[in-house]
Amino acid sequence: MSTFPVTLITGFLGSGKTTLLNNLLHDQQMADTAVIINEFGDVAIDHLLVESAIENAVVLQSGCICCTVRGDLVDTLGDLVAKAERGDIPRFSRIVIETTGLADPTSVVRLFAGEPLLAETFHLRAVVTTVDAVNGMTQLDKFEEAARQVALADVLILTKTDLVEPQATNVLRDRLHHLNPGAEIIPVVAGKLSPDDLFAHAPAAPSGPDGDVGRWLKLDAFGPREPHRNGHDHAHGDASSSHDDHHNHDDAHHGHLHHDASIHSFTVTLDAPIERDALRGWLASILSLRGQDLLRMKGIVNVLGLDGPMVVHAVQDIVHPPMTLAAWPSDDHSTRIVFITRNISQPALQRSLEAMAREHRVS
Ligand SMILES: Nc1nc2c(ncn2[C@@H]2O[C@H](COP(=O)(O)OP(=O)(O)OP(=O)(O)O)[C@@H](O)[C@H]2O)c(=O)[nH]1
Repeated sequence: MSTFPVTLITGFLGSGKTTLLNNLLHDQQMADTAVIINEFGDVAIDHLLVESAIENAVVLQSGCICCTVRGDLVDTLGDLVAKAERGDIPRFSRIVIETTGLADPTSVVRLFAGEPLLAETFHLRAVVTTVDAVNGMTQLDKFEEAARQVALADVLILTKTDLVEPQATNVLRDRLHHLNPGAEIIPVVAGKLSPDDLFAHAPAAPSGPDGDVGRWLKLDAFGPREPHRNGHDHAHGDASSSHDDHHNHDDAHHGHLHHDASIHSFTVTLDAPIERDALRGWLASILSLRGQDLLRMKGIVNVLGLDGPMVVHAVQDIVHPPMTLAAWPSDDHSTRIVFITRNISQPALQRSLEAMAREHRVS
């Protein structure tokens, strides 16, 4: 049975979420969309803008979707489907959720990955994060929520670029790329973006053995593989980062540690095929010990005895059921796993994977 695709629109306070959503909903392609808007506080305003565009809009008020109203979100999703089936509201084929500006989207993403009942009916299609070109730098400095919103994104929408000098936009772009190299960054003024453009920039996770894993992983964005270093660490402001040269710009932020410095993105690689049990053991150990600090993990693994790569995908300690593809996307059959973490470095994960692979080969 096919499931409803859900798009999560997140982004810091005032960064342009509603403007973007409102514009998307006016496009004919989005006609059959149900919208859930999470507003914090007693006076909900965002939905007034959106309700004029759509009949199927629901407001989750007085609480943040990522903590107090998580159960409400599950109920609301179920209600929407039930109402559409009864004919109380128009039928829809997709759902968009707008979070509050202070939401940490991790728990919503986890919810879709880890709640079996939800997974029967819905799947998370994309996380879209708006970042304000005027205030984004300061927000990333001050609020970890802002950095997490960026780290979890499939697509980053850079808003309000009409209000700043191109140089300021470039500096922010650079910082966003280092926080999350796998996400496309699209500058959008006043929410003017078509749904086609949005989704073209957010390749879906492969859903069957013939899925396009290359586009989904965006391995190219993480740079070439470095055989001696065996990985690629993009920690921003981290003195050990291989990208320090890249930060030689005349940036007021250069030289001090950003708050998002604890968020790292990197790849872990392995050339030789790994035993299935070794992979299982390694995943179990990192997820149980450091699951809270793993914001996102996705990759392809060369498992001994399989013709194609195994796709692994996790958000914090929740792992999607692994899937094996029919064939490798290229001649490179090495294991490559992309991580976005908090306070976990590339060498630690690289060493633990190598040790686990060695241990199982010997035994
Ligand atoms: N100049 C300019 N203004 C923008 C742009 N995008 C959004 N805005 C304005 O920024 C303000 C905030 O935009 P919203 O879409 O309400 O932002 P939001 O993220 O939904 O805000 P909250 O729900 O309060 O967190 C509004 O006045 C928008 O008109 C843009 O690209 N350029």
